[in-house]
Amino acid sequence: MSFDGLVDRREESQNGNGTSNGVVRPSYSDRRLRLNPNTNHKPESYEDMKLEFDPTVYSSLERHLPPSMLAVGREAKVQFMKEILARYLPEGERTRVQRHREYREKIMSNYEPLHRELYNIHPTTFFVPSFIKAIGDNTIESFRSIISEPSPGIFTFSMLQPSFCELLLSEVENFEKWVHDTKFRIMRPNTMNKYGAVLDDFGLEAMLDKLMDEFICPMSKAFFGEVGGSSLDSHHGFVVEYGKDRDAELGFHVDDSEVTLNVCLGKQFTGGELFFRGVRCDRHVNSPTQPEEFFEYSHVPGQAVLHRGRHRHGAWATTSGHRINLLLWCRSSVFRELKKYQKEFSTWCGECQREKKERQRQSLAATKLVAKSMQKWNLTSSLNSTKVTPESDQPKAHAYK
Ligand SMILES: O=C(O)CCC(=O)C(=O)O
Ligand SMILES: [Fe+2]
Repeated sequence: MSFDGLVDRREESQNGNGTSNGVVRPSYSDRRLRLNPNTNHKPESYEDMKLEFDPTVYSSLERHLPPSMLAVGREAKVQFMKEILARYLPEGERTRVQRHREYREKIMSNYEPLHRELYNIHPTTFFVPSFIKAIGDNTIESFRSIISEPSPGIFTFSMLQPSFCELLLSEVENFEKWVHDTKFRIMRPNTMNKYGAVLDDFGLEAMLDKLMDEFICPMSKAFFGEVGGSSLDSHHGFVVEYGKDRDAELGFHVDDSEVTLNVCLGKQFTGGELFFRGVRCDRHVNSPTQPEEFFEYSHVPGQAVLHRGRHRHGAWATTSGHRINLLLWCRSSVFRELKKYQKEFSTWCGECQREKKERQRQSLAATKLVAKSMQKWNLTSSLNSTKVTPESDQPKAHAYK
């Protein structure tokens, strides 16, 4: 993460010696956070303090403090870190996070999980052997050996054991029954789904975090490194449900993720194909689709699709039966932070690339036109000059003939 944007620049304009309102504060250069943590420094414990964020956030951030701040007391450090965090997470967002935390706590203290074995990763019972082997080998060749790339940037592979899919479906059903029986008002996975559930909200967050860290990160590092795939550090995990009495289809959209894992859990259904329409940056999200960008994929239970969040897509109507998919939106805070400072076009956006190629084509065409007319001019002028210029003093243009 670039911490530059978090540094208080107001100090600079106040005065040169770093004092304001009589309070001595470190000078501007001293207030810069260190990009790399000081691993030799032993941070304070903040467990006993009533703070807005988890105490470990402060302990971790302390290692990034400027050297001059490491020597000050705990209260001063906390104050300094509070100011930074306040600017990083605005008031409205902090309230939202707090409310969500309380919402989760309410669920977790009342919902009784049905299959406790789901709440920790057990690779051999969760995943098919080919997937475990490829991840264990951790090479591009091993990934390629189990993956198909039916369209650029869309990777499909066999991932989940049928017994795991059944167990997860039964846990989701149990959760939904609890929601129904207790009349608990749950939050749906996103603004586009009226059905489905957020797995992170009822205790599966740690398991999914591990799934992302140990099983998805190696692949996304290999295939989506330039769009944050090598620095995934948070996720949003949920299931979506389609069919009778559920959502029918999912409209055209981009995900709030750098990399999305979408695995079909079952059950039996027809329709529900995923359709893709090319990768786009914010600026071009509504631009037309090029013929080569159209792609459709039919879901198969246990089979995963891995794609960029910015790869525009949607799902056609599930025409019969019941389809449930597991979604893991994987995010990279580093990539998002860096993107704020990006001024140039995005190398990964199909439309940016098309525009760049078009600009190159036009400038090449213009150059050719100029060269052609120059040649013509040179030819003519040389002919002319041949007529008028004495042989001893011929213009350079003759050399081009
Ligand atoms: O229904 C699907 O398979 C697609 C779901 C999806 O794209 C999403 O929830 O973001
Ligand atoms: Fe999506």
